[in-house]
Amino acid sequence: MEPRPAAPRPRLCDSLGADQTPSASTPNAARAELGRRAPAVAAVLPAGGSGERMGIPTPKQFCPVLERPLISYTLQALERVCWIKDIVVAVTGENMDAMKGIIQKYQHQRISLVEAGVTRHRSIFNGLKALAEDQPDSKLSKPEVVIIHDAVRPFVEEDVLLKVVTAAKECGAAGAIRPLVSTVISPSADGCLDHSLERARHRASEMPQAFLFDVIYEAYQQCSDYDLEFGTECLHLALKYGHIKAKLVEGSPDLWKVTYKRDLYAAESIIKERISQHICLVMDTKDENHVGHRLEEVLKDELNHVKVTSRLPCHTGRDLDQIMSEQCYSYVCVNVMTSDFEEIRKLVNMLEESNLSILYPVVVISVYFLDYKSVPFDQKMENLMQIREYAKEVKKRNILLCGLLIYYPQDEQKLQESLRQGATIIATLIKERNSGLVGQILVA
Ligand SMILES: Nc1ccn([C@@H]2O[C@H](COP(=O)(O)OP(=O)(O)OP(=O)(O)O)[C@@H](O)[C@H]2O)c(=O)n1
Ligand SMILES: O=P(O)(O)OC[C@@H](O)[C@@H](O)[C@@H](O)CO
Repeated sequence: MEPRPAAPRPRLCDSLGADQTPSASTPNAARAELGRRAPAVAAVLPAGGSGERMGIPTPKQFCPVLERPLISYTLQALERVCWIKDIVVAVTGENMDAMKGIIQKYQHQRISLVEAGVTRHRSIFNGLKALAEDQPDSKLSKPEVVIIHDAVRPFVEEDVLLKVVTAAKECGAAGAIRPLVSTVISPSADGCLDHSLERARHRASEMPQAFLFDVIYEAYQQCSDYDLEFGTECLHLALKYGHIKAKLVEGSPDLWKVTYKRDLYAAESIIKERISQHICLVMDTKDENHVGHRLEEVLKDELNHVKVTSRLPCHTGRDLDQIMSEQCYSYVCVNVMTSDFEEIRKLVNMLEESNLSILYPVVVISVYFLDYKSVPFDQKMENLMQIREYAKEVKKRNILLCGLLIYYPQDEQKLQESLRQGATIIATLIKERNSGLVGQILVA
């Protein structure tokens, strides 16, 4: 078993990653739900596959989603659950260093690495062995309940983990299930239909699953080579070797396993959608008649599922704490008639200090209201051009900076039209989070 990598630097934040809704249960509430004596819980993540069905050389667990490896999202989802004390990840020897690099870069915690096996069951078995043996140098101890969850299922929430662990504590085994999308059929030897299963009476077995540790560990120890080689269902092992009938828990649609390339695109769009749910406008006025607040109102009208807030520019450490607590990944800096670049620099510096952009790309849009049809534009354009070079620099820190010039006429009707067009461009930039647009200046 690989020694647990050195504990990374202090955690980014008490990560309520924006792609996760704040945990509904606090540690105490979760423990209360687990029963009077909360069991020690650990997780095993098989991550030793080659991802053949993905059709690309990189194993899918290491494929980038928004420039971050898929497995990092799954680790973050499990790390947010404070009552999971250890997370054991099974990776192949050739990917061990890459995995250590991911742990270090994204500051994952409570992670231990073990060597994967040539099949998924063997990888899981290696993870369980790491938890079962009290090796002198290991910080791992045997849990009462163990969660098994595929590393390529990034959208797992605390509630379903709590359900399978609670059920496993009571019944010995539990697993998430989902309705079947296609009907299951059984072909005959000559390649024709032999029979089909009644879809409504069957379910798809998903992850997470959870087991009393001794139940699943003993099942794996008794497991036949055939089952270790060709089996795909841990619940089946608990039944066959432990005579335990697993409790089945209805899971959410997001529990699906990333298998084909289309699943990576789906995962990316889900993550983009989740981190675009909050837009923060930064402007140095509380005056409700300020055009920035007009823009705020138009954004609220246009994006009714998105939380739109406004705040004064950042100047203090308290502002940094507030930025962190808001977990906002989309900022709109409003400048009127000036192309003052200093506010942008201050906000970007604050964002860099917060480490917010390590986990997700942060969009910063520098908005300039300018009656550019009646005001000479040359020297202001010069200032605006600074954004191009600065954007290249901050892109290295996963901050996507671009500019937006919004026509600011005297005529009220024309101004309203400009605001609507500006809001549409802002919404698109935030939703698409396209790094190809960094440093550009768009015009509304
Ligand atoms: N020898 C293996 C094979 C698979 N897995 C892991 O088991 C999970 C689910 O398996 P699957 O989707 O089949 O992954 P792959 O085997 O990589 O995919 P493919 O069958 O397309 O090669 C994945 O996290 C995969 O990394 C593993 O730990 N060890
Ligand atoms: O068969 P694969 O190795 O692609 O994936 C494993 C899945 O079968 C498994 O995760 C669920 O069906 C639950 O057992």
